[in-house]
Amino acid sequence: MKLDPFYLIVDSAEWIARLVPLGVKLVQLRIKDMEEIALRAEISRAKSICASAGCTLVINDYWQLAIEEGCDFVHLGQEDLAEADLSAIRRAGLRLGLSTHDHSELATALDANPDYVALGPVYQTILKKMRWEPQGLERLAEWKQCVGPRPLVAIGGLNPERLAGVFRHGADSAAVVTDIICNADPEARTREWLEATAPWR
Ligand SMILES: Cc1ncc(COP(=O)(O)OP(=O)(O)O)c(N)n1
Ligand SMILES: Cc1nc(C(=O)O)sc1CCOP(=O)(O)O
Ligand SMILES: [Mg+2]
Repeated sequence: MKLDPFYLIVDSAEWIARLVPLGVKLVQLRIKDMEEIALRAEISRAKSICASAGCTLVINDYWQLAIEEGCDFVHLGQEDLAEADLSAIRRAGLRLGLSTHDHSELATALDANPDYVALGPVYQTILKKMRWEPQGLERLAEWKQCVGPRPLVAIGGLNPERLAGVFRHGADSAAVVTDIICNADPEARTREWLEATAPWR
């Protein structure tokens, strides 16, 4: 499976409506703390925008809702994975991306035979407090040797200036939150990302 080199992560369907039509081909809906009815509405709207735009939609965390809403890709962290029903996810035909932050998590992730592995935080992130120091580029290169043919996603502190480094060190896709949504002009920044990732598309 090939992943687009630009992996946008946002926390609402409204962001998806704003940014995906610019040409984004891989987006994650990462919503925290929302009640189920509203969450379902967000997923359903995101799904319909992505279907029209030919963009792959990944649902973070909520694998049961993803199945029920007919989505086809979920991202889970290690705590999410520990509580998830992998057989149900596979039975429903969902593709699965998994987070990793150290060797033990990588071993757990590979046991689950995911469709991609994410490594983070490659650089310091301001989005959330993390237990891990920045992994650095050499760690990405090491992960690339371990994950086999499946794509490797780099996440954490990325911006267009850091892309060449992460791709040179083995990342297949670069995931981003704050560099885009906290930018004064998120649409212009999204276009910069699209252009900066074009050589790897
Ligand atoms: C592409 C990608 N990589 C890592 C994460 C982090 O997932 P997780 O560790 O479950 O943390 P939360 O995002 O749920 O806070 C991700 N979402 N996407
Ligand atoms: C959600 C998330 N997960 C990470 C991990 O390392 O698993 S880093 C991260 C935040 C990514 O946001 P930004 O691009 O703003 O740094
Ligand atoms: Mg999670």
